[in-house]
Amino acid sequence: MGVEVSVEGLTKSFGSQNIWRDVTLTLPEGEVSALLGPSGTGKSVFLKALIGLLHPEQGSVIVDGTDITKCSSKELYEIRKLFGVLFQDGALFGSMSLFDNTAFPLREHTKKSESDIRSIVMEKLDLVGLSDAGDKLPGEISGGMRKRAGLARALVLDPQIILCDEPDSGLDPVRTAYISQLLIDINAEIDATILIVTHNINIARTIPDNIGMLFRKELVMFGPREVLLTSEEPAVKQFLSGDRFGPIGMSEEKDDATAAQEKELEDAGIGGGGTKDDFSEIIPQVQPNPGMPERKASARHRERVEEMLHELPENAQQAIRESQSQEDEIRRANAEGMDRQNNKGGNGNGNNGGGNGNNGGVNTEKQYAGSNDNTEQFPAYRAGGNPAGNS
Ligand SMILES: Nc1ncnc2c1ncn2[C@@H]1O[C@H](COP(=O)(O)OP(=O)(O)OP(=O)(O)O)[C@@H](O)[C@H]1O
Repeated sequence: MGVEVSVEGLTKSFGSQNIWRDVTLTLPEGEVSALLGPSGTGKSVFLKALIGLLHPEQGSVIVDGTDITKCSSKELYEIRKLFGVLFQDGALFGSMSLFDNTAFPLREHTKKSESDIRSIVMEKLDLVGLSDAGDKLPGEISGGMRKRAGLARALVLDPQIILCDEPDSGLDPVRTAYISQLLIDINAEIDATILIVTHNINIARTIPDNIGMLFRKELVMFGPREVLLTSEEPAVKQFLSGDRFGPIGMSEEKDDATAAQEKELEDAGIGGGGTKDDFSEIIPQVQPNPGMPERKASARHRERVEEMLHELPENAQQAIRESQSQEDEIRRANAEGMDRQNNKGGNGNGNNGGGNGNNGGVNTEKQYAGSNDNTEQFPAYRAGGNPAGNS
């Protein structure tokens, strides 16, 4: 099972530049969380602080009972084995092939034989659709492929905590849908605690159990995704809709003159762009591919949310109820679809190849419109690490 990560009163500065202060949140064990925030608000810095690559001045980060801000380097080395990290740029070694990059953590941290390493590496490369690219150097492939190779490497040690810094950057919408589905499938399979740093609103709307947002050096909120998506907080609403008008500016603080000018434009009926989507209309959370186990964290998350429900704003409560019933409907429809497929003599391998980017299977009425592009598929994550279709 995944490990809870508990952050309390964390503050980080570089010299006189404070990045964020007093950040407190808990990544619940096995749940998927997302961290949003305008560029430069310190999301990547936060992620690095979680694995002890950067050292906060104040506060604690408790992982598996150890405060990694204060532990010895030997303890930190052990704790890091629990993590799989996908860095923003993939952080691959430029002189090593994708195969060797992916094999690196296994050679560094385990005593596995080369033949075991080979089968694990090939399985993970296959998982991210790169089984034919193992010989390539990072400089010879696209940014999106580097990203996927970074994810393969992050998964080789079967981590209990997976941190992904912008898993979608450099990926087209179809591959973003596949990689999102892959993260949900991995979560269903190994119950790892996952934190995704992203600007991608579709990911934020459909993947995590919890969302937080950093803004003006603080954690504006962190909690069940419906709370942020229905928030009336101006910075949150502006961020979700991508509107130029609002508290978020090109630089972190919008100056008064710019704000006044925008107000005049708004009063004159001129808008600041953005999607104008209604984010309070909740899209059901992506479910594991049919044939995958249920996410154990779903039940735990639901139990936790139930306990705090009465403390949440009315519209968030309503959104939570709605999304719970939609998700139940999807699960039921998926189970019925699998039954029908099995009765027809289908192989039940959980990969229907529909590539719909949402629940990976049966279409339900209120499903988020994904893609039907079938040109490339990441195989569904499978128990025992055996990619679907190869079993
Ligand atoms: N090692 C470092 N030394 C000094 N300053 C740093 C260091 N790492 C990050 N920063 C600064 O911290 C701030 C936050 O950077 P960070 O990359 O965490 O932002 P972010 O929210 O992830 O941005 P983006 O969404 O654009 O990726 C930036 O001003 C950056 O210059």
